[in-house]
Amino acid sequence: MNSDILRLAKTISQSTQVLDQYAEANEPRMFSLDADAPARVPINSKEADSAKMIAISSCMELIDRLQGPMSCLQPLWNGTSLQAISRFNIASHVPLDREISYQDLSQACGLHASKLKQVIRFAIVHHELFREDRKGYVSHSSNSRVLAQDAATQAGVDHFDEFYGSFVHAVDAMEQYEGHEPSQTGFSLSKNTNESLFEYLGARPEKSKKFADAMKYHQSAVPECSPEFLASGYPWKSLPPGATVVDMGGSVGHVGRLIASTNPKIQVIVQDLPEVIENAEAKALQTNGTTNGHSGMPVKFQAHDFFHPQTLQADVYIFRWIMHDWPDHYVVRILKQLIPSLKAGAKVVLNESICPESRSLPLSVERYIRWMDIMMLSINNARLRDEEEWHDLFQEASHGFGPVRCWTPQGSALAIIEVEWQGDNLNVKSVI
Ligand SMILES: C[S@@+](CC[C@H](N)C(=O)[O-])C[C@H]1O[C@@H](n2cnc3c(N)ncnc32)[C@H](O)[C@@H]1O
Repeated sequence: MNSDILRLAKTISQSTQVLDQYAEANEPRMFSLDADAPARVPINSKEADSAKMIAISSCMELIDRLQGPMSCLQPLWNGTSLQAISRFNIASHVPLDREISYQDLSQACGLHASKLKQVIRFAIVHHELFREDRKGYVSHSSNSRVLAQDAATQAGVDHFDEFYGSFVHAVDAMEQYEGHEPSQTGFSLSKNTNESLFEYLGARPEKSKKFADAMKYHQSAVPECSPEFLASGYPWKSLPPGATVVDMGGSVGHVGRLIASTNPKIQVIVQDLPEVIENAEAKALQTNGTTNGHSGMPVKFQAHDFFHPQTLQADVYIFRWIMHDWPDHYVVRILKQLIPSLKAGAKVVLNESICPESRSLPLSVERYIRWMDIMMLSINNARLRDEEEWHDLFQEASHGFGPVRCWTPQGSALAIIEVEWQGDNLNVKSVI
């Protein structure tokens, strides 16, 4: 066998056999797209997980080869349909138990019937959203049913609508601005503002709430981004009783709680901007009547801006999906603000995708990482970094930071990057 396409087809056949056996033993409908099929079935087997990644990567490569190189010059897809579905709330106007005509759906959601038809027919083939089994009538697919019913999924799709303009304007921002400020981006041009993303959200509490919901959605929708990998992939259990962990930019505490559940003897404190903490505390109160606990996994909340000096002396400071939001000179500022509270041996733990060398990872993994990287460029003038770049940024913040240790739990798209504080406050004041 000397043909690349046959080699890829054979790999796909072998890996899908593993997945088929896994599905048979666990949930036979896990790969179905029917409206009544389960929406998300996590894979709890290393073998099946790796078979899935190999199958997806090989399918991607096979499609590229079959379509030919010129087809790769087209942008991946157009986001107009998904934006319209979110903005006009189309999924929730489609009845759960029967079909609806385009005319009636148009009246219910307020989008002109002919535009609605274009939007829906695009979504059927590009997003597995909706079906049109009878010409002129729309019903649900598995995806659209989830979108109609699940607030977190709505927040995720709404998030895309909020940011799609950033991608459209990213190159205009590159032309217009020479610097790397987070307020000079595709995002700021798309919103016609001088605000950076987080200034923009801070001035709009409703949007800030939706952003926090979307964060939770992204990690459940993309299993490779699950915070479970951080909870199970770091030795939280070996922290001594009474150890303190601060989750900086920890949003509504969804990651902090998971970490707290790994070791009941540690105290987890979630810090974020005041408006986010207000929302987090309100949510915690709704869920369990106290801001101080959640199903036996105690976390505390504290408003804190990470561009101001840290005041809590902790054993571990977590930054999950934080640094990728900021250009290098801001990352250095964030790290420097920790120094006044760092005790010898304290750890700074980042949970971020590591920027790989070109073509060094399976195609599906590298595509995801590059997608995230260019999104950060479009929205924040920021980027992902490799291990060496992390070393340089920590050293630029202070020589009190030790070497970078970095590992990626199997199946995770995010690495765990750990750096120990080896300075002491007296020595370091001169280097801040
Ligand atoms: C991409 S989200 C990540 C949230 C969470 N760590 C996670 O993994 O889902 C970035 C978070 O950083 C927070 N943030 C942004 N600027 C901040 C600042 N100056 N101080 C503290 N938190 C900030 C945002 O409010 C948001 O919750």
